[in-house]
Amino acid sequence: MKNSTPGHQAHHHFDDAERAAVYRNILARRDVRGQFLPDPVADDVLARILTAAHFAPSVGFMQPWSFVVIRNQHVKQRVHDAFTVANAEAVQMFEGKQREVYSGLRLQGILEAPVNLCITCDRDRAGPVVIGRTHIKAMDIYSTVCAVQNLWLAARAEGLGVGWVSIFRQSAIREILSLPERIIPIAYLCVGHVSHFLDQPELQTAGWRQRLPLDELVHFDGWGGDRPDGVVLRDALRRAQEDASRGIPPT
Ligand SMILES: Cc1cc2c(cc1C)N(C[C@H](O)[C@H](O)[C@H](O)COP(=O)(O)O)c1[nH]c(=O)[nH]c(=O)c1N2
Repeated sequence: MKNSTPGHQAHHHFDDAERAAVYRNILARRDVRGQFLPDPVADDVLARILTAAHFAPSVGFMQPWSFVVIRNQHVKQRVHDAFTVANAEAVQMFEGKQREVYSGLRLQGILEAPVNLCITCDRDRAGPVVIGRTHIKAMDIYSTVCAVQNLWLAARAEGLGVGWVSIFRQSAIREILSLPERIIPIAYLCVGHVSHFLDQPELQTAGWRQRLPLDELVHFDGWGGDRPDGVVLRDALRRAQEDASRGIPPT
């Protein structure tokens, strides 16, 4: 039992500084649209964040992801054109004041980010029957999103900004990147060094939407359920969210 030797167990412990770094990473991650610098992303850094993505959990260890690395400005321009078409449609879907705010939002950094990444999902990667996916087929998609989040967090630790752009027709991305039928484009990401990271989500600062109170999103023993001792957890959640909102990792 190689994995249970005492030496190996010692690696299971995160000391206080490591634990704090994990939470700081989570709190400091941002969706970046407008702060990209033209500095190239070194291949060893790119390799590290892609490796972080590849070590994500996946249903039945399916590892359904692939990564299209886009550095060609012509390809980026075609993706940007697809965004422009979809964004013109999107703005019409909002009414009144929201439409006005939407029009002023910057929602992508496709051309400015030196690297664009498309993270895809191969729905047939492990054959028709996959452990854990026998009844809920979308589990491969969820697994791919786990890879996206791993990459996003690793990138933040490397000082790289990541912006997820999803205002496209999926068919446009599929065509531009020559994706085969069974390959689904899950995430289109703009990646690059940044001038700075913002403290809060841009949609929050723009007044579009505020972070919801976590204590109101927790239910006990079933939807809408509560319990007398539930107040203890709810109080702790309120305190933790207050600290997190100020960027303070838990102690
Ligand atoms: C699946 C998905 C899809 C998108 C996003 C995120 C996710 C998870 N986000 C980013 C989103 O607006 C952002 O995460 C929230 O506003 C919260 O901000 P932070 O990520 O905490 O900075 C995003 N942002 C943007 O400017 N254009 C977009 O098309 C999208 N699409």
